[in-house]
Amino acid sequence: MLNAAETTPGDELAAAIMERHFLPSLIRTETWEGYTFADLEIKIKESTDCYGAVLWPSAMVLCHFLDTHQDKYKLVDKNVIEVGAGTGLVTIVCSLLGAKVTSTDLPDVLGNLRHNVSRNTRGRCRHEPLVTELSWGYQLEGRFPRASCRYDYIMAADVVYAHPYLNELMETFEHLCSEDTVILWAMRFRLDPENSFVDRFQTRFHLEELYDLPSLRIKLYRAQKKRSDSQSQSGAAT
Ligand SMILES: C[S@@+](CC[C@H](N)C(=O)[O-])C[C@H]1O[C@@H](n2cnc3c(N)ncnc32)[C@H](O)[C@@H]1O
Repeated sequence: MLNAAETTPGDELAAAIMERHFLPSLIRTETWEGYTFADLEIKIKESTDCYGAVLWPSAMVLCHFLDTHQDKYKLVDKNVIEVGAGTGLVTIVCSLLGAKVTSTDLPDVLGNLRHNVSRNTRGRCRHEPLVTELSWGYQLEGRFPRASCRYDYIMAADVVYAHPYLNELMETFEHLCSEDTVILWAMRFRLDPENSFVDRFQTRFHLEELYDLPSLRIKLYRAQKKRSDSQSQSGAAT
């Protein structure tokens, strides 16, 4: 058993992520926080007036993973959508790594998100990211038709907590996911709703744990949609 002074490999990784990528803000007319991913400095503007305008640690964990697993998760020219993008760090890192990114959030958050995405990606990316509204569960087929919107990856950082839209979020994951889509989802555990969401999620998606960082209470998951019985049978027949 570990005593309080001992650390786990997860704690060491958590400390490395937080230390390596964060620079305290500079005091000047515009306040921003500096991060380094994909060998580039990224400046993120936050505001304390809503959840989406603050950068959450799960986003840094996901960015660290993408930055250090480029051999396995090659994002160049891949179609990526981020849900609940907030300040946009994950969108920015995916774009710097070469992906075609659609960055989404609620309407109130889009102004700051656009500002951060634009200032950090302009002239630095193969594909200019698109920032657009996606309110979970709302007009999904109308705004993101399955026939034309096919994503290789869905990115999600800290989108599951005690909010009233967990069913809509599940519906959104299901709508955006095709058979081959991979979800990379960093999740901070706080209260019961997080655990029950993971249980329900597992009835529809295969879930694999990539990181467990107990000191941050964050896990990083990779998920893929479970195939329905009829799809499995037709796949087996071919
Ligand atoms: C805790 S913040 C995480 C932000 C960012 N992913 C990060 O990790 O820094 C949750 C995000 O989900 C967004 N969100 C909350 N409810 C939503 C909804 N019903 N539809 C779309 N986005 C929503 C918020 O605006 C916010 O950006």
